[in-house]
Amino acid sequence: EKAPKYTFMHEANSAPEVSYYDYIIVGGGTAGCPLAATLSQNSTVLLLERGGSPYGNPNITNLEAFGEALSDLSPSSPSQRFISEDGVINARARVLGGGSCLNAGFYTRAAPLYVDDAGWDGLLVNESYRWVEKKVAFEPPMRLWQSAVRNGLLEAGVTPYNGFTYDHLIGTKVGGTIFDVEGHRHTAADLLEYANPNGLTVLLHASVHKIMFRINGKEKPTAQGVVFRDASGIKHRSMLGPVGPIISCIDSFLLSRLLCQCITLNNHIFGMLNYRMSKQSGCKAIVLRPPQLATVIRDQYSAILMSNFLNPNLQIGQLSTVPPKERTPDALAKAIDAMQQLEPEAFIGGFILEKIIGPISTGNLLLRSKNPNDNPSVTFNYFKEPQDLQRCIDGFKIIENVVESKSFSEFKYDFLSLPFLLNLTVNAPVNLLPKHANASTSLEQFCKDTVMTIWHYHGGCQVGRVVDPDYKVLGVDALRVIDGSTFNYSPGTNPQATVMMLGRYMGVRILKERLEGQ
Ligand SMILES: Cc1cc2nc3c(=O)[nH]c(=O)nc-3n(C[C@H](O)[C@H](O)[C@H](O)COP(=O)(O)OP(=O)(O)OC[C@H]3O[C@@H](n4cnc5c(N)ncnc54)[C@H](O)[C@@H]3O)c2cc1C
Repeated sequence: EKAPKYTFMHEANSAPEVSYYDYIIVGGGTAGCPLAATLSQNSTVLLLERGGSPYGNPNITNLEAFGEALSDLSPSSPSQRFISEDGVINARARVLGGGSCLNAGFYTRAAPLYVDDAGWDGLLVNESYRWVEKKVAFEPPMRLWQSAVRNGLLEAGVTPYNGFTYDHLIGTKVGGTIFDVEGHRHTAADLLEYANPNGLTVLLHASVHKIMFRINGKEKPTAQGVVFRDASGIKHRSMLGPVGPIISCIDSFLLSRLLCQCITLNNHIFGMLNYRMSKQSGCKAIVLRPPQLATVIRDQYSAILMSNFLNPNLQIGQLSTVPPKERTPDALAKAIDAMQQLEPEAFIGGFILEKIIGPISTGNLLLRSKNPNDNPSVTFNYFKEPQDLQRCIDGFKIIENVVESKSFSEFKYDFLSLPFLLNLTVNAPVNLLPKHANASTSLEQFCKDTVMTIWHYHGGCQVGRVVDPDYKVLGVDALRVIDGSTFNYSPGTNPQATVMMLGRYMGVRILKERLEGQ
């Protein structure tokens, strides 16, 4: 079936009080959709998503509206804001398609080393990536800004040049995107086009509150069904038949290893530079000449990109952090107000940001309540480990070279010095952390004072700690977790390609195991 006309998609309030399926998938997000589409090929599958449909929502579909969905704080928003104990504002998806409906669109596969470390079957991994890419991945157009940053990186010695590729390679590359040439987003929900409509039921506004287990004299409890509530709060039950299991795809984000980081610039175009894989990267401030902007704003650049941050909507969360002890409702309102006071012109231009992949700083997560819709308490501990800070500094130095490069000269006013540009960034309301006088002269202080999230949090249900290498939850039967929370760190430049791949990959594996068992 073609999206959005899925005959298998219904509101949860149309569900019977009790129903029975071979597989129950909790969370119709980036992993849940490809998994459901795959398992439906020869089983009955129930996919339960607490949010609504992404189709028809221009804030999701259009590249230019990137900030709109993140700043929509209504209960029906596809984005649920959460604020870390470090004071960084972040987002959880709440919509069919999950984070792929909110994100910046960058698409890149995991490095072969990551695949090896995960113990995955390389051939099936590649087939699964291709299955995903047929529907949702595109080559971005390269315009003036992107070309200038790319050439600046090469001038700065970030080589070799790998051209356009989905692979995660050392050097400079042009990565993929889930936005097509018209700027329309293609999400994991589109992967449901692969589904067998006779095998799949998708329920929207179905919030799972409980997993039911039975013991029956067995050593380990066995999952047997779930309780979910529809939009009116009415309870429904879905039970497993003999096949099982229940699969959680809710991105249960305990982040033991997350992080992220970065910078902004001022007058802004926003590109994120990830040049040496898993190594440092940096950011730099740039002032652009306005007439050149229009051509560059919309697309993605290489390992990097961020077409979307050019939206003058300033409440996107990425740009807003509040120090822990000052995180009162008043302080948050003040932060948002400060951002709204900025003239839209302040956001014409771009940012170059760096992401630190696989930081060694670790954080923690605590549940505050049993309600799955409440945000947990999350602490990222950005830059707790000095090595992470050093990577930020080293990366920044490269970004400085990019900004000073000949290729980039068209985008920089000659009379603006680097410390001046850094100072502009420090003084922009990218966060409300205390600012230090030396932040424009000390890169160490600059990194600390301008830290933000890049939204790639992982680690809540790591393989080996919460699930085994087959993604089965340790200590119980008939329950798996398959989503981004199982990663130790972000695969590739960004995670979504691998999250979608994993949904497909595990769907194929589970079906195969079942057929072999029969
Ligand atoms: C703003 C932003 C920008 C990003 N930019 C990029 C990028 O450019 N490139 C990239 O590769 N990655 C990016 N990411 C990260 C990427 O999108 C995520 O890592 C990925 O989407 C996570 O997938 P997942 O399947 O683990 O979880 P999700 O996609 O979040 O899916 C979880 C789903 O479970 C549902 N759910 C949760 N609890 C329940 C419950 N109790 N009952 C029923 N349903 C429930 C949620 O509503 C959600 O739909 C970005 C993320 C964000 C938020």
